Amino acid sequence: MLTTSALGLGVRLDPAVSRAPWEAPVQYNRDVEGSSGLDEDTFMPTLGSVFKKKKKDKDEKGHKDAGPADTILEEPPATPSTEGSLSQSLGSAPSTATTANSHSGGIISTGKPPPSPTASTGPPTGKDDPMATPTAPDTAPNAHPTAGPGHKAPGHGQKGETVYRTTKGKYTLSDFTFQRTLGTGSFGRVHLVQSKHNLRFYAVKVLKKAQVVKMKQVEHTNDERRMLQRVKHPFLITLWGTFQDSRNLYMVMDFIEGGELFSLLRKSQRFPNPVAKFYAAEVALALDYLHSLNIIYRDLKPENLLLDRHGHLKITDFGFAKEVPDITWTLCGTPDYLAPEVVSSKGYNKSVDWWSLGILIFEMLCGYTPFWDGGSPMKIYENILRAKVKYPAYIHPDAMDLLHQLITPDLTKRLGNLFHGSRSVLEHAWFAEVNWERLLSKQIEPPYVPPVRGGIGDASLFDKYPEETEEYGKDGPDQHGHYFTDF
Ligand SMILES: Nc1ncnc2c1ncn2[C@@H]1O[C@H](COP(=O)(O)OP(=O)(O)OP(=O)(O)O)[C@@H](O)[C@H]1O
Repeated sequence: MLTTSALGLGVRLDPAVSRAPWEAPVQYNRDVEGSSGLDEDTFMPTLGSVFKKKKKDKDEKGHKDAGPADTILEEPPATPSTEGSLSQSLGSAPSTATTANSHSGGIISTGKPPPSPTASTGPPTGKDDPMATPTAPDTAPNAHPTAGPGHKAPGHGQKGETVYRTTKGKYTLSDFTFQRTLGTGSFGRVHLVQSKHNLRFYAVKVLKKAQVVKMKQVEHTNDERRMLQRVKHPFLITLWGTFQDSRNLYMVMDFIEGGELFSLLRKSQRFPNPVAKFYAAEVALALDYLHSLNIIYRDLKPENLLLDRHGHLKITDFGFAKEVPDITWTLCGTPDYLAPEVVSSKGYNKSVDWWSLGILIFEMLCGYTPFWDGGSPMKIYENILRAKVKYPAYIHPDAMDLLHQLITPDLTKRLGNLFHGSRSVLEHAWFAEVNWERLLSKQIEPPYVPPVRGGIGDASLFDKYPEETEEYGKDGPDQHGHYFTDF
């Protein structure tokens, strides 16, 4: 049995490391089997009853809670595409006919990663900026995050130097009408809001300064703002701006309407191989991009993957993202997803994200995480250090091979940490039929389109939360403002 001190947790346990325990797998509801529209081998179970994660509570000590889950009745199933059609949509022929040089839609499916992680960024336009004046109705108002007026182009400048978008103090509370809560976290909550200028919908993350300071998250919060300000990628959330009042910090982001991948996964129990592959491939491109900027993400998990209304992923919650050119030591993340070198308080590098990608793929394919053990973080840590993974027989051999190479404690063998970096992940056999260029430009049809009406502030795919009782924007002493001068 490992002790807290053996894990180095006594000193550096981050307040935000715990995750709601895995709920016992639910019974597949045979009565509704037919409605999935998929055959027995590829079906995505339709569940009459699902377990939901318990949202991460905050307590006095600042540890996220890992209490029991609520049981609720949910709507009928998410029904991703069948094996064959998704395989085609990934950019090549169905797997039985796939060859390394297969063609699709006139674009050669080389299986090679796109030439440059920044090549996908679209031209800046202003219509999506919350300060823009209303334009003619647009059916996809939040679908293409791009920089607006007053923004500098994000990412890299012409000579390779980093260029930051101007996000500081760009907006105020009075620019938005606040609506319901979309999600809660350890230090605050995320609201659906509407811009009073262009009438479009956005998501605003509100963090209580006192809470952030109390939970020693000042650096992470400033990092979150700085990292989000830097990045621009089809599968990463766009930050439009930040501001603050005497008590709170505000981060204005695109509203991603399709809900969390977590909810879809729990409703589905587990994803068919090609569905998991589609989401894993979009995440892999985003990680490749972040790592090219020397940013480690450090909190990969289905709760932080949102689906846009077309079904493409957006990674949100950059609360643990950090620029790390070489190694770092901070213990943070979510227990099930932590790499062994993080658990054992060794210095670690970007490859922890590739380990987490392995855990994510495993969770998508199996419906549970490989080191889960009754919900106790300490047991999970022990299992991670043992690193023995039981692979169910239904996992595709290529997927198993990839998982073996990602979920390995041996850093000299972990895919993504080898000589060719992320290329070795993208070029793995499991991803053979993925046309990376088409994927990056969102030309590949997602396996599942969330049932949501775009552009009208439809938050029906998000859980309901008790609303904030404390009014935002109150005047008063600002005891903590000096910690957050960037906002
Ligand atoms: N841009 C967005 N559009 C729609 N919903 C969002 C958006 N950003 C966040 N959410 C919702 O709010 C939830 C909490 O957001 P986020 O994870 O960023 O907060 P947090 O305080 O960092 O949470 P945690 O403590 O779990 O890390 C998300 O899980 C998601 O459901």
